[in-house]
Amino acid sequence: MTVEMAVPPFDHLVSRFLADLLSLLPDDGARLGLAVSGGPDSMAMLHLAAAACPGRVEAATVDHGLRAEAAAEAALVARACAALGVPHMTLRVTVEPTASIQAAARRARYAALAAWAAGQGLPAIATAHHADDQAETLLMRLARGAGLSGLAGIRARRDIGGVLLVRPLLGWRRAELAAIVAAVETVDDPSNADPRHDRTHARALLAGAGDRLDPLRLAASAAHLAEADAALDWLVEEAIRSRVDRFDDGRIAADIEGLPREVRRRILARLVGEADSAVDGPALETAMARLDAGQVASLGALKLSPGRRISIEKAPPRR
Ligand SMILES: Nc1ncnc2c1ncn2[C@@H]1O[C@H](COP(=O)(O)OP(=O)(O)OP(=O)(O)O)[C@@H](O)[C@H]1O
Repeated sequence: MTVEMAVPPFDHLVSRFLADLLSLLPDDGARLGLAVSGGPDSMAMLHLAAAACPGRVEAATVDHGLRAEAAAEAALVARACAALGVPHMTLRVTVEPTASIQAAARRARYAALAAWAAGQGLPAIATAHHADDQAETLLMRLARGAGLSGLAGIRARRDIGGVLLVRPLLGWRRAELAAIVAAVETVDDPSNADPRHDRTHARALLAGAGDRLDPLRLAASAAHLAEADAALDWLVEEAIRSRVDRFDDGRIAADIEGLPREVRRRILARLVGEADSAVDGPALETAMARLDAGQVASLGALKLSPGRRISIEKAPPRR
């Protein structure tokens, strides 16, 4: 027996998309950049956005130069955009060959998309991450023992280099999006089935759990955790305003004794990031353990000294 999925009329889907999108944008009339890979998810987003915000969307496809088919895939997106009257650009990037090529490709992709949006005067960019992506991300991060920030998953909105990145489809299922583009030519991403990727295992786990693990519920959990994470960050900002002194010579003193460990960790991460830019989680943990034991700690180019007020300053140059 085949079960036909009832697809709501397209105009209902468009209204729902518009409501989801507007809940994330600061300004109802804002123009929007769409990150469209050519896969079914982002092609569905392209069709929804073109109908929801006519004349206000532009699209870009990143060609990472890693697969021979990438140019043809970008051309497919360009044709779909032309048919919908959406301006399109292909962004070619060079990905440094590192151990984690996926992570390097992601970094290059977001940097290129942010630069494109800034160049086109687009205040926001949308990607097509959906509830199934979010549920998979949560399972992958649980499996790695992630904390609050990691389990908050894919953020619905965040800043990337001065451009707002939004994910209006986090409340949508992959199958809903696939149904929207069932009659449209889309790209098949071979990495989706690659057994070397944690995501492939998380996807199989969810599929095997059937109704007992509902991706929409997992996505709802991630949204709750993202709210808690943002609330903690807000409190940390408040604490920094009242408890931190910055001196002319660059030294920073933070009166954080007695605060909960997680709050101290976030304050130190912020201050170290401010003074030195690179914050490495495990190194910060080691530094905190030393400070708790009354010892001086070094972190990157910084020296952290214990006391009622923790002092952060540039470490003297090594001889
Ligand atoms: N080459 C691309 N060009 C434009 N947009 C892209 C491209 N690749 C991905 N995107 C955007 O990002 C969304 C998510 O894609 P994808 O899941 O591949 O990336 P990811 O979140 O970095 O995950 P992964 O961990 O699997 O790399 C897509 O739906 C699309 O909106």
